[in-house]
Formats: sequence, structure tokens, C-alpha cells
Amino acid sequence: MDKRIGFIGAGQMAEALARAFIAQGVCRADQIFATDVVGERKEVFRSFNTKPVDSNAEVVKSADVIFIAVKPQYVSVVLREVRPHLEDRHTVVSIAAGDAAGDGVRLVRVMPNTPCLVGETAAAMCLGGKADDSDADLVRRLFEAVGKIYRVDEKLLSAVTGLSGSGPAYVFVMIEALADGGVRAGLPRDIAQQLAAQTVLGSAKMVLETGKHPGALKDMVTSPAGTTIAGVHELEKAGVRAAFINAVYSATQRADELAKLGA
Ligand SMILES: NC(=O)C1=CN([C@@H]2O[C@H](COP(=O)(O)OP(=O)(O)OC[C@H]3O[C@@H](n4cnc5c(N)ncnc54)[C@H](OP(=O)(O)O)[C@@H]3O)[C@@H](O)[C@H]2O)C=CC1
Ligand SMILES: O=C(O)[C@@H]1CCC=N1
Repeated sequence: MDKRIGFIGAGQMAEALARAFIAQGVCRADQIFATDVVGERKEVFRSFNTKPVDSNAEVVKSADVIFIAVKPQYVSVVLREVRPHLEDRHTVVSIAAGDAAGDGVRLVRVMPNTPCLVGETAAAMCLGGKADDSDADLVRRLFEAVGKIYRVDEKLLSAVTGLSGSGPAYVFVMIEALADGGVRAGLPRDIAQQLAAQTVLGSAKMVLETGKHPGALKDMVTSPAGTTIAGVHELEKAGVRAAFINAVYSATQRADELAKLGA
């Protein structure tokens, strides 16, 4: 792709996306420009050969696609600051877990997640401001290079944040805990962690590739009076389903709160 990509805010998610775009051949490192109020973050970006610049305005001048990757409460400040420098050639992508009033700006809101680093992001987007289908196509091409992207109504973006934006953290907690269980049962830590992660990967692939209901796939594993139902019974006693539902719902509510802070 011949687009130059800019990041305002060079934190964790910006770094994950920048590294992913380079790894997947979306652009070269020297086509990525980034700035941050924290000097160390610019040095991190310099370390993988992207171009740190000194101001948000300079990012806008240097790039065609501008990612706003600051915390939600700073998005409106950043947009106000860069708006005078924006031209019609610019597509602005806000990845913040919060609203961005994009009047007069080609603004696309995207909620990505960190597995973009391995080409497996689960992202969703909606159009704001004066963004049109050409902006949607551009953003779709960027994100399809690093995983999957779905279009949703703007009012659902907080729910996306609660599920897939924050979701990698829930899965990492789960993998760590499964590995702990293996260690508790006598497995060496490294093997336990590999087995736990590969089990999550394989199970996710089965859901996506067979299209079967996860309950039906669970039933395939669960022999009568066997080991699995003993384990599943423990999960149900601990309220694991409610815990996951509550985690997604609580994170969604927090995304709504953060959206109000940024407005
Ligand atoms: N981390 C994740 O997995 C995901 C994050 N997001 C969203 O991405 C955004 C960034 O998150 P994350 O990368 O985790 O956060 P980070 O805190 O790691 O990165 C944000 C960076 O932007 C800097 N910053 C703040 N204000 C400005 C400014 N005016 N100009 C330039 N830089 C600025 C911050 O500095 P300082 O710390 O001093 O404020 C910080 O270094 C958030 O809105 C979040 O909702 C979305 C999906 C997933
Ligand atoms: O924790 C957060 O607020 C951000 C948004 C989604 C993932 N990380």
C-alpha cells in the first residue's frame, strides 16, 4: 500500500499496530511516523526504524492515515489540535475506547486488539464525521492485513471494546490459570503453558472453521462420567459463565464512561 501512516500517541496499541503493519507488508518502517508526549515512547518507535516526529501537526503533515492512539479522555483535545492541519487526503482513525466528534473530518472509529501482532486481530469499525466508503475500504484493507475487521453501528463499539478490545487480557488470564492447573497437577511450567495456549488456539480454530455451536463442540469432548464433565462441573460451580459475561459487560460500561470523559 502506498499510504504513509501516522500515530498520535505511540503507546502499547500504536506499537502493536505499527509492528503488525510492517510485518504484514502493509508499509515499510520508514513510511510510519509517530509522536508521543512521552519521549521514551518515541525512542521505542525509533528502535524499529519508524520515524518519530516532534509534534502532532508534523504527524499530520507527514502521513495520509492518521491514527489517534491516545487515551479516550485526550481524543477531543488531539482532534482540536490537528483539525487545522487536516486536508481532504487524510483519513483519521480513532482507536480510542471512547467517542470522537469528527465533524468535518474523514474519521473512522476502529476498536482493534493486540493480536494484530500475530496477524489475528479482531477489530470492528464504524464511520464518523465525513468519512465515506473510500475511507471504509482503506481501513478495511489495513486491518484485513493484520486480522479480521467487521463493520458495526457506532452504538455497539463499546460492546466491541468490552468483548474483543479487552478480550485478549481475559484469554491471557485464562491461559495462565490453565497452565497453573497443569503445574498443580505436576506438569513442568513450560509444557503446561504450551499445552494451555495450543488448546485455546485449536479450540478457537474449531469454532471458526466448523461453524458449530461451542456447546456442541464441548459435548464432543465430554464423555459420560469422564474427566471433562468433572472439570466442567467445577467451572460451573465457580460461576465461570457469569464471570465472563460480567467481565464483558463491565468493560463495556467502562468504555461508555470513558466516552463521556472524552466528549
Ligand atoms: N492497549 C490495547 O490493547 C488497546 C487500546 N485501545 C485504545 O488505544 C488507545 C491507547 O491505548 P494504549 O496504547 O493502551 O495506551 P498508552 O497509554 O500505552 O498510549 C497512549 C500514549 O499517548 C500519549 N499521549 C497522551 N496525550 C497525548 C497527546 N496529546 N499527544 C501525543 N501523545 C499523547 C500517552 O502519554 P501519557 O501516558 O503521558 O498520557 C501515552 O504514551 C486508548 O484510547 C485505548 O482505549 C484500543 C484497543 C486495544
Ligand atoms: O483497557 C483499555 O482501556 C483498552 C481498551 C481496550 C483494550 N485496552
